[in-house]
Amino acid sequence: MEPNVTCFCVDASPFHPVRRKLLLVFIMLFLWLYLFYCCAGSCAAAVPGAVLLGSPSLADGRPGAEKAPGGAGLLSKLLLLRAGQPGTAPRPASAEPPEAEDTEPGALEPGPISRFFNGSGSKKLPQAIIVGVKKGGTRALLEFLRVHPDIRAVGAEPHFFDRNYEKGFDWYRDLMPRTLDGQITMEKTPSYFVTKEAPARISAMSKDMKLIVVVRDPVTRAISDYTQTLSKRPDIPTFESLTFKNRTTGLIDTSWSAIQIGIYAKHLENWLQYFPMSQILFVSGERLITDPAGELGRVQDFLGLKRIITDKHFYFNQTKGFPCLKKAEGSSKPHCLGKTKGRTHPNIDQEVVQRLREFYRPFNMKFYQMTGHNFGWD
Ligand SMILES: Nc1ncnc2c1ncn2[C@@H]1O[C@H](COP(=O)(O)OS(=O)(=O)O)[C@@H](OP(=O)(O)O)[C@H]1O
Repeated sequence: MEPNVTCFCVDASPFHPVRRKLLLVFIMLFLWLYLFYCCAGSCAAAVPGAVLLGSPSLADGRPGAEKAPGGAGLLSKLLLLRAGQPGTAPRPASAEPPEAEDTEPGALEPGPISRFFNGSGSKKLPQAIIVGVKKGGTRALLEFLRVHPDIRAVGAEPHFFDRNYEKGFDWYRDLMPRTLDGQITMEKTPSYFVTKEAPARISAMSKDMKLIVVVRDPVTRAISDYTQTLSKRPDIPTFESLTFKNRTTGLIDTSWSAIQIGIYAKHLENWLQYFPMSQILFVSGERLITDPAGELGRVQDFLGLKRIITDKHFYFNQTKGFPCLKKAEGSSKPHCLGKTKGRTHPNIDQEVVQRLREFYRPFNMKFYQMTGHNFGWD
């Protein structure tokens, strides 16, 4: 019997009109996704820095690395011009846990779009580090800096140059967020400033490293430090008793870290053996509160960045009692630092405060002399 040719062709053909349409839709979808991926990733990285206005060139931080020409590509800017989105890498499980008081919920995780774009670029060692000081206002500075599209920073404190140095540069680099050409990778670990080995280790990694130190009146800083410890261990002795080796003679216990950290001139001497003053920027912790835009202007200049963060980015939150960002990272909502920043300090005996002021005065004078800047703590 003759087969029905017409029927055979219609039933068995892979080009059935419905299938053909479906195939076409799939191909178009695939092509569209591919193009989108290209533009978001590879193309962005390939855009030459020359397109850009006002972006700096900075070395990638690897020993022997050449300075990257030009700034971030226009496309990279557009892609990463997040309304306050940070370039944050989620903290890997292997990282040292951040101090509980120094996490910024909601500020550390990039949004889905940001995560998608984060797939482009590469991880680099930092070119700038906020090295101190503990309780100086380091978290505020980093969170504010992250608003800048040419800055990408790791959210948690890596503690590489003090606690994790033996883990090696690859471990350290892996903590960093991906960056495109011209973007600056940053981290902050305030304990570096008082770590004896830190300057030599950082210098061994990159002699060009830009160092930022947020300093604050050492007496208030010591009380802030104590307040933090007290919040975790409410049974510790009073600030007054910890301050003295011998209260009757008025001998200060300089071995107490809360006191030690504030002797800035002494710590700075160690850094100056490895870095010239021109590579260290001192930010006033006090001015970071009263004039955040002013201090951020100095920092952007120091980093060779266009002044993008201005007073338009801040508002003073009366309830918090501190300046906050008008737009949180990855969202359009305002963002203040968490409850662990801006704690109420306990009342300290004024005589003890006075004695501490006397103790710090010569060190402060020396520090003003070394930095060429009077921070007005006396
Ligand atoms: N904008 C804004 N919001 C909240 N807090 C601010 C801000 N700017 C500076 N500060 C001050 O930052 C102090 C904490 O400093 P750090 O972030 O360096 O602390 S830490 O070392 O990382 O734990 C913290 O110290 P305390 O007030 O003693 O809690 C604040 O005074």
